[in-house]
Amino acid sequence: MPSLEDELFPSTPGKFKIDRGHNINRQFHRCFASTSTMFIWALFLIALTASYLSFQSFVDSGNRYFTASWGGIQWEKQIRNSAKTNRPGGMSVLVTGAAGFIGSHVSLALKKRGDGVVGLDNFNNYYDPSLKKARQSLLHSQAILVVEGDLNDVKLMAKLFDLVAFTHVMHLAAQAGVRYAMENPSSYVHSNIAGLVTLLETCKSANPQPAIVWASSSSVYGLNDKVPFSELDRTDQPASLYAATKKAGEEITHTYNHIYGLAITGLRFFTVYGPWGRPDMAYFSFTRNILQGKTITIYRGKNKADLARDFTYIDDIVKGCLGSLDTSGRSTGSGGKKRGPAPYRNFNLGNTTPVKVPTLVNILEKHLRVKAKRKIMEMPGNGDVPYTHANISLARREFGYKPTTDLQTGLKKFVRWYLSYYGYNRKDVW
Ligand SMILES: O=C(O)[C@H]1O[C@H](OP(=O)(O)OP(=O)(O)OC[C@H]2O[C@@H](n3ccc(=O)[nH]c3=O)[C@H](O)[C@@H]2O)[C@H](O)[C@@H](O)[C@H]1O
Repeated sequence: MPSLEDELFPSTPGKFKIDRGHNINRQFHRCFASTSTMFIWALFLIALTASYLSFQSFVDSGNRYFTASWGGIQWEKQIRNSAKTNRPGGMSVLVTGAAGFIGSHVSLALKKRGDGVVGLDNFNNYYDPSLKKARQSLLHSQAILVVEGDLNDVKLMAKLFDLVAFTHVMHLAAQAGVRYAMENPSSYVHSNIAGLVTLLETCKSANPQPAIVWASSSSVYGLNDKVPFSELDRTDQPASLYAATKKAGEEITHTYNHIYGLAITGLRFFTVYGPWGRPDMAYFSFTRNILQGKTITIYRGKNKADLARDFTYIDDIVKGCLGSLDTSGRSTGSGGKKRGPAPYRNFNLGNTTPVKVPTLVNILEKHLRVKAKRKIMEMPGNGDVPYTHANISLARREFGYKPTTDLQTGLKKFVRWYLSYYGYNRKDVW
């Protein structure tokens, strides 16, 4: 019996046998019969294609339905509750990247003082999402809802602003990491450029427009060698794609401030560390490897110079974030129309005392009571800069920013958290 494919697409000449011994009538009949057969098959094919397409669209919409973890009356109610303020003059803040390191700490601090907080996070797997889920649970225990969704989801963003008249946005969602940018460059464009623009588009159209405070980075100083880094120093020599996307963010936010009257503050964070931190960062991965008896690689700069960072403790950063929100000023536009000039600011948030990376390892060894196996290596040309050092006088003047935690104290708190979260002997820590 011929297959359907054979019937529809005869490929061998012998398959259509022409019977020359039959009369014209019969030929006509056969011809008619074969035409009608083809017609029926064509109809069948069309019907098959149509049903395939509608099935496909059903599957797609089903996927959308099942993967979207937002929507529904109950969800809307939770959003409104989470955004409710609990103090006179309190803020309603949308915190993006709320299941991230800085985002979770800032969310808790805002809630604690009576502000309303709605979190947003895409829970991507740049590092172990279970740590992000654990932070989400922590926030949930304090009545903070973290919506699972992406900044680039225009409908979700619009929906959040439909439900809540956010007074402020604390935008901390980003693709972080300096060296990973060489492995996955498009993730930086997706989050740090496209995601930022989607957020700004949503904010500019909102009525009222929120004020925005967002995470820039010390990395914008790039190859700048004037220390300490001041906001007036040049930032046009980024050393990594990560830095370039943060610098681009500063330019993009300036545009939205200029055209739409959005009040915008960029915070240049200097290597932030602490409990619930990011496993991709050196202090965190060193801790894990030291405990597991693995060798750690310590990079070194030109002429065997040690690298140094202005490591900044999370609690100090949180104070800087809240201070920025409190002094952000107001956006002047509404519904996409500017009504007057609005503040545009950039601040360094650092610790002001750079520490060499080998010294960081010494401190970890002390707190962990384990000797590190060190391998010293020339810094690969992958976006790293030799040192960072913040001048914080501007932030001090504007909102009294004054870091109080040195690296010894901060790492002690980190190690205590690390051991309580992962345990001492576990090999499968992230
Ligand atoms: O301030 C910022 O704007 C950035 O801070 C952070 O970047 P960095 O300052 O590079 O921190 P981090 O990776 O902890 O490396 C610290 C030091 O350890 C060295 N380092 C690193 C890894 C390693 O295996 N060995 C090593 O010597 C390394 O060479 C470096 O000297 C954030 O990750 C980034 O998202 C961004 O926010």
